[in-house]
Amino acid sequence: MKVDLSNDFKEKYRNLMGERADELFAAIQENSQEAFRLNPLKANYKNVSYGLDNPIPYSNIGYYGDINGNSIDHLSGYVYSQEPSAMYVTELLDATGNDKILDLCAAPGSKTTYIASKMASQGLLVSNEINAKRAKVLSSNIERMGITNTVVTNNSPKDFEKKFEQFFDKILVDAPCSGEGMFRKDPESVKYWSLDYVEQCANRQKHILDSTYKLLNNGGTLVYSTCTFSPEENEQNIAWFLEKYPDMHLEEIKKYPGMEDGRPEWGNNNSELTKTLRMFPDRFNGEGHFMCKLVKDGELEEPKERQISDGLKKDDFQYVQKFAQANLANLSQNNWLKISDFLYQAASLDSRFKGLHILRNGLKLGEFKKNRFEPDIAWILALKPEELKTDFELDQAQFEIYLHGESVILTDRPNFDNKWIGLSYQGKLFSWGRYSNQQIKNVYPKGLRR
Ligand SMILES: C[S@@+](CC[C@H](N)C(=O)[O-])C[C@H]1O[C@@H](n2cnc3c(N)ncnc32)[C@H](O)[C@@H]1O
Repeated sequence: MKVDLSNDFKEKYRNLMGERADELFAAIQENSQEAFRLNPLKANYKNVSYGLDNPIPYSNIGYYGDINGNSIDHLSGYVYSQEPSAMYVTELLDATGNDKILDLCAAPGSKTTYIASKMASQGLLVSNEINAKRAKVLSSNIERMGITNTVVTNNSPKDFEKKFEQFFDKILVDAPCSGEGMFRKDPESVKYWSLDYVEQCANRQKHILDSTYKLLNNGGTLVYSTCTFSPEENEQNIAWFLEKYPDMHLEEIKKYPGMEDGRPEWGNNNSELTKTLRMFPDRFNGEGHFMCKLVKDGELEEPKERQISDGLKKDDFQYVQKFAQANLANLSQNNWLKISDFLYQAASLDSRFKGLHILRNGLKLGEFKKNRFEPDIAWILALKPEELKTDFELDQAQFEIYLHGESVILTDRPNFDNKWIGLSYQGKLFSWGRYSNQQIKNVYPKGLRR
């Protein structure tokens, strides 16, 4: 589909870039570059049906190529579709399992899920999204990828300011922007673009950056990114930020072939702005992006933590233990937290989270029903086959039936003495199944059925 660039857009970039603007406009008419990531949180994570012979140079889990949203690799969280430029944003954050990280504008979750895979289920990742509908999508992507160390919130950046002052070691602001870099991936988005819209986006980004400064620990790192070309949302905002907060400075970042320096003359002529990074699709094999890494002066300080109570009653432990003895090889009783009838392995028990709108705190283990405990889909997506008593491999016909929401009738009588079994297809765990009388009853969540 042709991208219908407006005259205002063309004139603006001809003024800024001269003849090169035509190369950029031509690249915007080409197909976008597809790519995907593997998920090292899963068992045998390279066991996917997609070719891995075209790796992305700056990511050890990223590959050029397209994936199918209905494939088992996708449904079981073994792959995540993400275009290549966006992958580099996460690389800049340098996430480790020792960090407390905030991803402030996180939905649908392509960068958050990458950050989590770098943290290897350690440390704390808070993935926030202001838009309620998008926050739900974020939460389900986190579930699919088997991520356990994340608190998913649906708040405005301001809501964090009072309780989380200087709390986070690393913050990612993948800002809402005018999206010029995504025009060719989403040609409809060009309709929302105007010179005024760019100004509105730039102002909103300034508010977000003000909040971010307050939340960042001394010595902490902020990665700021947009998927737009406009100087107002990029160099000019960073120039403004550096002037307003003199204890923040830009860090040098490695630039791979095709990546370009940010342009000081598009900001306030501060030569430091060359440390920012631009990707234009006429020179770089990915979508249009801007990104930079900023560090706050000082030494990281450990914030004091006050813990909330876990909400569990004595009987609750017995129900979970009974479930575990029958169905799991082992059970780690770690950071358990009960919220209404649901049991979580919490990513954080810090009382600061009280008052935020939390969609998910760590791993949802399951639900207390009358005198029993039933496991949640999130748990199976985070478990490894060896942690289960039974990991049952479906054949293709059985997998399709199950995905559709029907029970699977087994022709021979397997000797399962447990009720809750893990179901795999092509070696990838994707659901619980409830076994009785030669049948695997369907417990696949309705919203996931195909
Ligand atoms: C570029 S998208 C984030 C993409 C995401 N980081 C990813 O990699 O999947 C920007 C997000 O910012 C959210 N947003 C919009 N207005 C916001 C605001 N005032 N403060 C914070 N986030 C906002 C949007 O809903 C959107 O989900």
